[in-house]
Amino acid sequence: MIKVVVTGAAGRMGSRLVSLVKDSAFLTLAGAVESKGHHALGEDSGEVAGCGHTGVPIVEDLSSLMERGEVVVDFTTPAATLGHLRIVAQHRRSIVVGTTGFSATELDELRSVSKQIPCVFSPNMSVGVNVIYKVIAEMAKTLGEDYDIEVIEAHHRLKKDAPSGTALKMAEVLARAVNRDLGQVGVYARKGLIGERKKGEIGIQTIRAGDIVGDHTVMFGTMGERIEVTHRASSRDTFARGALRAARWVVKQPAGLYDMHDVLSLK
Ligand SMILES: NC(=O)C1=CN([C@@H]2O[C@H](COP(=O)(O)OP(=O)(O)OC[C@H]3O[C@@H](n4cnc5c(N)ncnc54)[C@H](OP(=O)(O)O)[C@@H]3O)[C@@H](O)[C@H]2O)C=CC1
Ligand SMILES: O=C(O)C1=N[C@H](C(=O)O)C[C@H](O)C1
Repeated sequence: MIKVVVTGAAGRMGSRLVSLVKDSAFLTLAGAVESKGHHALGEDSGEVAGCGHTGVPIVEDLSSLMERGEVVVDFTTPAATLGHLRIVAQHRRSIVVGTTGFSATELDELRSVSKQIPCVFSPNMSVGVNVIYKVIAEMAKTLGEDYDIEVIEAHHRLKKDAPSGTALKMAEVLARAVNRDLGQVGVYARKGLIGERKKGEIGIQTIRAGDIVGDHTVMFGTMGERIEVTHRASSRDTFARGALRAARWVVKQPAGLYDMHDVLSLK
């Protein structure tokens, strides 16, 4: 049994991770962590997650769990993730990071610390989205520059970062496929008398409403037709299952920064 510590254990993703680890034949819950002052501190992680008693209380100090835990699964905030990553590196354990919304400086730090330990980092842990990255890269190359490219994402009203990490990754994959620099061609909002769409733009548009779990569409449009590739997550379990698959995989890897393409052998 692989010993898993869940950080952000009372959150939307953390709760599903606690529940799925509790049901797993391969993983066991070694710890659950929440933010300083969180109302769930001291409570049973399973009771908080709604899956029954686990016997694992929610605590605020990740370091105290590092003797027991083999792999940390982290869906929190960029600042919290970087703190957790440093602790995991000090104790030479493994980590799976699903958090999104990092600044460029934070990403640099994540990349440098994560090289010291086995780390899987992916803005979307679902199999479907990771297969779509390959498909859209191929489509962008084949369709060529006469097809305009737009990425549209929709999420629940509580999501804090925009655009989603997945939409940004899709835009990066598309830009790389057609040899464009996303920093130059990415358009994140349109308003007013902005003129005709510029050739080569890659649009990234954000919708926030209600309880949408996570929708992503890549649209290729030209005169006379458009093609849309859409992924819709209907349950957070698709991300949580992917993260736990990554946890089982990463504990067997040498130090290095990996993504879900490595975990799923899609490279
Ligand atoms: N890669 C993927 O497949 C997916 C990625 N995500 C990403 O995961 C992240 C979390 O999403 P979600 O679960 O919806 O968010 P939630 O806000 O529901 O959960 C995050 C939890 O982390 C807690 N937290 C904050 N700081 C710390 C800390 N220092 N130590 C421990 N816990 C902490 C929060 O506590 P508090 O409430 O006090 O802030 C909260 O309970 C987001 O960045 C999201 O975009 C989400 C789904 C899938
Ligand atoms: O915050 C979320 O909910 C999600 N975040 C991820 C992202 O930003 O891409 C993945 C998923 O779509 C859900």
